[in-house]
Amino acid sequence: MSEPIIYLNNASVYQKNHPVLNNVNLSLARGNFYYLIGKTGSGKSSLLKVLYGDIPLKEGEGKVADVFLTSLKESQIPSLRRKLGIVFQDFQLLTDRSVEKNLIFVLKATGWKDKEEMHSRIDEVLESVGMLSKKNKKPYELSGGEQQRIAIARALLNHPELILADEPTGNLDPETSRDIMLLLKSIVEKTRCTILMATHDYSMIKNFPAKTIKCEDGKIFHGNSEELFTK
Ligand SMILES: Nc1ncnc2c1ncn2[C@@H]1O[C@H](COP(=O)(O)OP(=O)(O)OP(=O)(O)O)[C@@H](O)[C@H]1O
Repeated sequence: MSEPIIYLNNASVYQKNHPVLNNVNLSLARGNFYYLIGKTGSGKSSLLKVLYGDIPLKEGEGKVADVFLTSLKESQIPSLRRKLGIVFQDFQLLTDRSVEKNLIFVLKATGWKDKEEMHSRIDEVLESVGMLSKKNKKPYELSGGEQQRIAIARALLNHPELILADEPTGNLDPETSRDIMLLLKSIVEKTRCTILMATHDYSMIKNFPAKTIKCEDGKIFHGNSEELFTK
């Protein structure tokens, strides 16, 4: 069996000096889709931040995409991030430039040099999210759902082993949310990456059941979406 894509052993998650989650044990397999659920303030975003190196792991052991989180140095964060795709609720596109330039910015920042290779990868990811025709648009010329597709394309640029999505449908209407969900599920099937998606959207969880992690009372629970949801 291959190594888990996310492994946490007795980990504690802190915001400043305040413990948010304690004794977290987590082992997520490669090539799967997982929900991360829990009430507001229960620690979903904080857990994701530990996983992408935005909050240091001070207690316990952790490994994400073969990178040790324990004693992760500032200088190692870019190499961790290159293995991940991160998608946020508010898209976080650069508003002053076109879709294509948003994607070029990320490629350059992650070490790509060859112009032809960059353009061909950009076309590939935009095609895969159905947004090739929007390459020259600025973010404000796109709908929320389209902007989120671009943000997902951006997350795919470096062939991530893991996509961490923090409420990716939180700003979208139900129909657009459903389309984004179908897109994320199809990405897992096609690329065999793992997606861990924090969400509050319980109608979607009902419609698309999946393995689930729940944050509650400073602890983590595992199960499938139906059993954790009704608890
Ligand atoms: N930057 C911060 N500094 C200090 N405390 C914070 C910070 N961000 C979050 N917290 C606290 O950490 C706890 C967990 O917050 P977190 O944002 O991880 O929850 P969440 O489950 O993602 O909530 P939501 O669903 O509302 O996004 C909360 O008590 C929150 O107030």
